[in-house]
Amino acid sequence: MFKKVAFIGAGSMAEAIITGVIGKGFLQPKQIYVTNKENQERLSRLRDVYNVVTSSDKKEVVKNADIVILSMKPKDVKEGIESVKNEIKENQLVVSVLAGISTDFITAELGKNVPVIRAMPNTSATIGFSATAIAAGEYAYPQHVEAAKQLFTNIGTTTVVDEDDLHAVTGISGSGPAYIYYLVEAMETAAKQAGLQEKVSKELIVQTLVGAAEMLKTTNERPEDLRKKITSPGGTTQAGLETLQKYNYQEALIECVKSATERSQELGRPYQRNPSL
Ligand SMILES: NC(=O)C1=CN([C@@H]2O[C@H](COP(=O)(O)OP(=O)(O)OC[C@H]3O[C@@H](n4cnc5c(N)ncnc54)[C@H](OP(=O)(O)O)[C@@H]3O)[C@@H](O)[C@H]2O)C=CC1
Ligand SMILES: O=C(O)[C@@H]1CCC=N1
Repeated sequence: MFKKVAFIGAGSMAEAIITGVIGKGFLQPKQIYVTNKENQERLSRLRDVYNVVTSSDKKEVVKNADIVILSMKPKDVKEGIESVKNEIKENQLVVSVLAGISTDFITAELGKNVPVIRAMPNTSATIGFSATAIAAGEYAYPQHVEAAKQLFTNIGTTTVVDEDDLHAVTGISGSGPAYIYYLVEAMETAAKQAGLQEKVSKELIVQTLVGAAEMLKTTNERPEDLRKKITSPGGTTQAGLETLQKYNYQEALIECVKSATERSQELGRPYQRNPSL
């Protein structure tokens, strides 16, 4: 069990993890220390809402933390690590949730043999439903992987992957919830245009998504087979799907995941230890 967890970066992803671990009773608010770059208002809000310990004193935040979670944007990685590296000791575990940034780079910036785990969670961590993938850096041994699993399994599922796969993971499940929300926005617009009341359409859309997700999870049937069971020849679903095909829906989604994956690779490129790789 962890006594103290430190967040370097206090944005959306940090808040999602904080909400999740407190909500699940995995950590008490007083075990969670949070710092950011400069936004005092944001720290005050996190303190007021979650009762966590916030401070602009990086030393206080990092000192004796079992896990230090790097949760700033990739562009801020150098400055963020620089601001805490003197406080980080080799008996602490550093977990990075930064898209695209390799464990090699983080280890090199820390300048010591600290165990580093790279993780890609998603914001569904807020309610304990993140799909998180993790990969171990050079000095992260099985006990460190176990520690990261313990943390992330509290707020969803945890899958260990090869570090190279984390770009694709980011395109699929890191960014994934946003694609679903975008789909829901479109369904809400369509429902409104069809004259459905907002409350009615919201209830129907959400339950349709939850039901489809549960079907995928519990029946073990392939998505195409589940789809075919809904699609009566000459019926309404066929009419709808034909329109999706006309607008290249599947190609759009495949390209969407590819773009996000490539963007993850791009975000990491300036921070490779060997930029020619
Ligand atoms: N949002 C998401 O769904 C997901 C995000 N991620 C990853 O999580 C990371 C954070 O994303 P997100 O929470 O959305 O970003 P936000 O912009 O919401 O938050 C970024 C945070 O980093 C802080 N920060 C910036 N520079 C430093 C610094 N030098 N030292 C300490 N803190 C610093 C900012 O502080 P200040 O406000 O003071 O500038 C802010 O609190 C990214 O790397 C992203 O790739 C991963 C999975 C999903
Ligand atoms: O958009 C981003 O870059 C981050 C990484 C995954 C989800 N949000």
